[in-house]
Amino acid sequence: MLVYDEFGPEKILSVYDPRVGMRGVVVIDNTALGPGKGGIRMTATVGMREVMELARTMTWKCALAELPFGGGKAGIKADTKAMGPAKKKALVESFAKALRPLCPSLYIAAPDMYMGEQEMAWFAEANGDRSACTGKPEDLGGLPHELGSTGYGVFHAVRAAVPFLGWDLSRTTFAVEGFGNVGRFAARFLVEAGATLVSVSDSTGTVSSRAGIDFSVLSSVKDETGSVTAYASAGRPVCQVGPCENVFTAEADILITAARPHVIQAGDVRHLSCRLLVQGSNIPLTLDAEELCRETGITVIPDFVANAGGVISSYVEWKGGGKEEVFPLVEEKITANTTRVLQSALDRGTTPRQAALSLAKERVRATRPLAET
Ligand SMILES: NC(=O)c1ccc[n+]([C@@H]2O[C@H](COP(=O)([O-])OP(=O)(O)OC[C@H]3O[C@@H](n4cnc5c(N)ncnc54)[C@H](O)[C@@H]3O)[C@@H](O)[C@H]2O)c1
Repeated sequence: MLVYDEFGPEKILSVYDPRVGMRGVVVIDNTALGPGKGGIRMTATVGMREVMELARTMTWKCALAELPFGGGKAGIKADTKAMGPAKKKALVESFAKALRPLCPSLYIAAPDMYMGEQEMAWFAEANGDRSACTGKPEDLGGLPHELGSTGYGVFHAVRAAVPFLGWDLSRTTFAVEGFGNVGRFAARFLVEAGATLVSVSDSTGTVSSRAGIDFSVLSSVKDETGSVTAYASAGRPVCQVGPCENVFTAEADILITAARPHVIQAGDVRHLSCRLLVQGSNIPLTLDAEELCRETGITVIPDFVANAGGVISSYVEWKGGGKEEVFPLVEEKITANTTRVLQSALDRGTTPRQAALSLAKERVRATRPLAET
């Protein structure tokens, strides 16, 4: 959905460098609270529409987390599978040079799909300013993604939501869609808190066990074979293996999404058995599916509330802080926001997303865009 409204987007810059075949776009959605913050993704299909939608989500995410950032996002249109590192480096460097007038005063970049630490090092170097991006390698003052800040935030979103359902976290069961950076860390912290993992998926399928899945065995199996389903053949006959979508209907109190967008539509809601759904991934549910969840008694913690751990970590890096600051700040902000959003949704009789949007909009409206100051 393309949105031009009172919030933005303030600036859209489309760039092209025929020398290396670089085509990219950056959208600065709103700078009321600070420079637009958001990752650069490199995919064969990324376009302005997708980048605008993601930039808007960043506006709400940063506002709700009370960070001194606005919303932004960028995309480089290229098929990473069809190129070697030299070509990728040339594209990233060309994009970084093209964005010199914007970074870091109006836009601060970060990793996103197919853009990691190495790419951020190339970006910072070619841009000429280390503060042009976060997510850099440690030797350039970065905080590694492998710390698991987003998964840690997702865990705290669950923890803050549990009292609203009258549960004891250590007696809950949970399922996780995706076992990458977000899903694996969220699962690890939940298991450490005593919750039982009963179903997990990745791109190869779903493995489920009502008796519980041993997280450390699962983690080793995933590292060794690349697939969570291989857990079932590691001497565990009580497991069931099925297609990826089985994770959504697994019998579990909590469902965490941590892989792909738009995976649950309105028609799928009646098949969910969870009572709490926490969005570790971006836009996993359609808006009507979220409304239906409210009507059927499923509490949903929206993406820009639950998965803000990554941008909170970026904030710590941006202000020159160390690793030790990241986890306490993620815990504090995600716990406070999840509690505030759920209480406000209860008081107003809305979905948590509507309540979170109202809070974020209030914060943005209370300040003027950088362009006007
Ligand atoms: N990493 C972050 O800090 C962060 C922050 C905010 C939002 N997100 C979002 O969270 C999601 C996951 O990010 P990540 O960093 O963990 O990615 P990742 O690449 O580390 O992991 C993605 C996982 O999803 C799995 N997957 C792919 N297709 C699947 C399918 N059809 N069914 C089930 N699993 C499937 C992959 O096998 C992998 O385990 C993405 O949507 C991302 O945009 C990530």
